[in-house]
This record gives sequence, structure tokens and C-alpha cells, in this order.
Amino acid sequence: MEKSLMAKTHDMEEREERFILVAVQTDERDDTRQSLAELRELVKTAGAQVCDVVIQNREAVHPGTYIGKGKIEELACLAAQYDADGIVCDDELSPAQLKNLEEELNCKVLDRTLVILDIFAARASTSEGKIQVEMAQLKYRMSRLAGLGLGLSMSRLGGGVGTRGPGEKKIEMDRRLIRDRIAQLKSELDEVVRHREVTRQQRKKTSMPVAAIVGYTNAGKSTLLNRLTDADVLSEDKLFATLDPTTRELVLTDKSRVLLTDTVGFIRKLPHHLIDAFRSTLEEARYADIIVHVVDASNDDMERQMEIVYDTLQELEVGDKPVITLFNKCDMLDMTDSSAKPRDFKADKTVYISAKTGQGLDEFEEALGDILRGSKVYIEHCYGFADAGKIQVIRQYGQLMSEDYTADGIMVKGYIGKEYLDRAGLSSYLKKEDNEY
Ligand SMILES: Nc1nc2c(ncn2[C@@H]2O[C@H](COP(=O)(O)OP(=O)(O)OP(=O)(O)O)[C@@H](O)[C@H]2O)c(=O)[nH]1
Ligand SMILES: [Mg+2]
Repeated sequence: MEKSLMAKTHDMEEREERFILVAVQTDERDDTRQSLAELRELVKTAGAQVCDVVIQNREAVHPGTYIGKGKIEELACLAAQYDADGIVCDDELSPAQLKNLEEELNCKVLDRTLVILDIFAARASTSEGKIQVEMAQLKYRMSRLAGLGLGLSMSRLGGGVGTRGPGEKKIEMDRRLIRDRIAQLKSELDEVVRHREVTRQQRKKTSMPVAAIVGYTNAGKSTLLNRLTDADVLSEDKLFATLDPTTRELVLTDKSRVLLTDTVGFIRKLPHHLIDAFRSTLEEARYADIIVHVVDASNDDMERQMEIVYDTLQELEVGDKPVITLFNKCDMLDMTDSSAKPRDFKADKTVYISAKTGQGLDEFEEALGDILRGSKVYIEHCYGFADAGKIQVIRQYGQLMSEDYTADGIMVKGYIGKEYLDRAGLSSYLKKEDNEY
């Protein structure tokens, strides 16, 4: 990780902060263990230590205190025993739960959302990322200001996990100031979104198809982009290494070009404030022509992670697009028994790869080329000189390979999406068998 705010804070402190993780296991949840393993990684990524884990079996989360009275007492003893700085609950706490737990335990009380926000705050590097994180943090604080006396409570808590980031100094502002700041950030963000929209439009003009690399955090998305394009994106064994989308051009074997975009990883219980704030970043997938779904095939929790990725895509209203699923990290698996190979029935194509060793990447590029060609049809037609409008449609929405002036008109060769055939006045000229559409 780069020298971050976090590292700085910790240099100043004598020791890393220590937390006890707390989760409630209900009948409805079957992934408490994995979710806690992930929370442990999140806390470590945020620069703190985990000293113990406490799980309470309950029919439902306690509405006032998250866990029951007996468990709170047990936690208080444990916290004293470990000299822990606080606890981290595995669900987003309501304002009341947060306040009550703080009062009962008299230590720092964090939740999963705060830890994720904290990591994002330390990692955001572009102005867009910073605005997005600050906005998410302020919204989170804002919803917890009610009756919390946050000024007092935060100064008692001091620095460390859950208090960092661009919002740090602003935590103690009153509600009105926070509201003003949110409004200001929102207008800055609108500006950024407009800019992004312009960039997207420009990209469209180059008529290069866009493939968005999506997947669970730590699946290997950045490693894949680096491997394919020398993109030099930070990749590491930490959650949320990537916050800002990076786009690079990839030239396929048939010489066609495609833009590959690396995106923010998904995670279970991705805080809603973050989804809202990062919508323009996360939405890269929405404007892509094709989705490349990277899965960490070496992770026991792979199936659930894939589900979460598809759910998040749905939440982001990423419509029906072709999906190539890449089962990554195959270098760590024994793939000789083909019946043990993982499958993704939602994908149009599945490839087994290792972004680390390069295994399977030729097959992936081939699959990418096939799908991209499949969505476009080849055109070769001589337009009259008066057909400028039609040629403009091809220029704008397709790939114009050549444009030669002849005595009869303009000979145009290229590719265009099937959906634009009518607008380019071409449908009647195409022979179905030529293009297999
Ligand atoms: N063994 C093995 N490790 C891999 C492979 N691909 C990626 N990794 C490792 O997995 C970790 C995460 O890789 P990243 O590329 O940062 O993952 P990411 O999906 O971009 O993660 P976020 O940006 O955090 O969402 C790193 O430690 C990589 O070295 C692979 O094919 N094999
Ligand atoms: Mg990454």
C-alpha cells in the first residue's frame, strides 16, 4: 500500500489499535463465518489488529443494542482482558445501537460500514474518489447525529480507525455545516460526473468497444489488466486496492481494439452511502459493451461472491450484456479433474485463467474477440454522394474501416452494431448468411 493517511496515523501511535469483532448469527444467515473472515481482512487493511471474535446466536439482531445484555457484559470483560480499543460489529449499526453500545461498553464502537469507509478514505487518490468518500462519510455521520452528541462522543474517541479521511476535521461540525458541505460536494461531484460523461462520449466516438472488468474485491482484476496491457495499476493482497477506474487499450490478435476498464471491487454489504457516492465510478460497467467477470477460483466462498457480484450489477442497473467469466488463480488449483472445475451458468463464456502466470489469457482474448465481432455485423456498401447522414451513423456508432470515393459514390467498409442497421439504411442490403445474425 502507498504511504497513506493510515500509515501516518499509526506512526504517531505507539501501537496498532486492537478490536474485537462481533457478529450476530441468525437463522436467515448462512455466511456469518465468511463474512467475519472478510471483516477481519477489512480491519487489517484499515491498519488495526483483531484480538478476538464473538458470535451471538439470536433469532434476530437486537434492535436497541445489536447483541443481548449478557453478551454485552461478556464483551466488556473481554475488552478489558485484551486491553482492546473497541469493537467492530459485522453489520451496519443503527444510530441507537451505536449510541447504546458506546454507553454500555465505554469504548470505541465501529461497524462494517465505517471500516469500509475508512479504507476508501485512505485509498482515494483522485479528486473524484476523494469527493465521493467524503460525501459518503458525511452522510453516514449525518444519519447518526440524532441524539448522539457526536461532537462529544468523537472527541472522546480520539483518532484511529473510523475517524480518518477527508472528513476527519469535519466530524465535529454541526448538522447545518455538514449539510452545506454535502451540497457543495454534490455540486463538485455533478461536475465530475459531467466530465466523465464527456469522456465517455468521446470514447464512443472512437467507436472502440469497452469491456468492464468487474468482480469481488481481491479477485485479481488489476493483476489481469496489468498482465494484458502493462497498465501498472496497484495490485495487492488487500481489499479495495483499486478505487479509481483505469482504462487501457488492448489489441487483440485479429488487430481489433478494445478498451479494458478496471473497476472498484464489490463486497457483501457494500454500504449504501458508498454505492450512491461511487455510482459514477461503479457505473463504468453500465456503459460497457461487455462484462468481464473475474472470480477468485481459489476462494472457498467463490459461489457466494459470484452471487454478490451479480446482485450488485443488478443494483447498478447494468442491463443485459454479454458476460465472460474468468475463473482466476487457477495456478493454485488442481484442474486435472474437469468435473471439479467451477462453472458460471450466467456467463456467455467461461475461461480458466491465471492472471499471475498468464495461463488461459490467449483463450480469453479469443473469446473477447468472438463476442465483440458477434455483436457487430460487417458492412460493405457503396453509398450515393447524398448519403452523408447514413455514413455519419456508421462513423458514430460503428467501426469505419475504409471509405473510398468512386465514380458511383462512396464505398464504405466496416462494422456496425445490429441495432444500428436500420438507421444506417443497410438492413435490406445484408445477406443473413454472410453475417450469421
Ligand atoms: N496465485 C495467484 N494470485 C493472484 C492471481 N491474480 C491475482 N492474484 C493475487 O491476488 C491479489 C489481489 O489481486 P488484485 O489484482 O489486486 O485484485 P483486485 O481484484 O484488483 O482487487 P481490488 O482492487 O482490491 O478489488 C494479489 O495479491 C495478486 O497477486 C493469480 O492468477 N494467481
Ligand atoms: Mg484492483
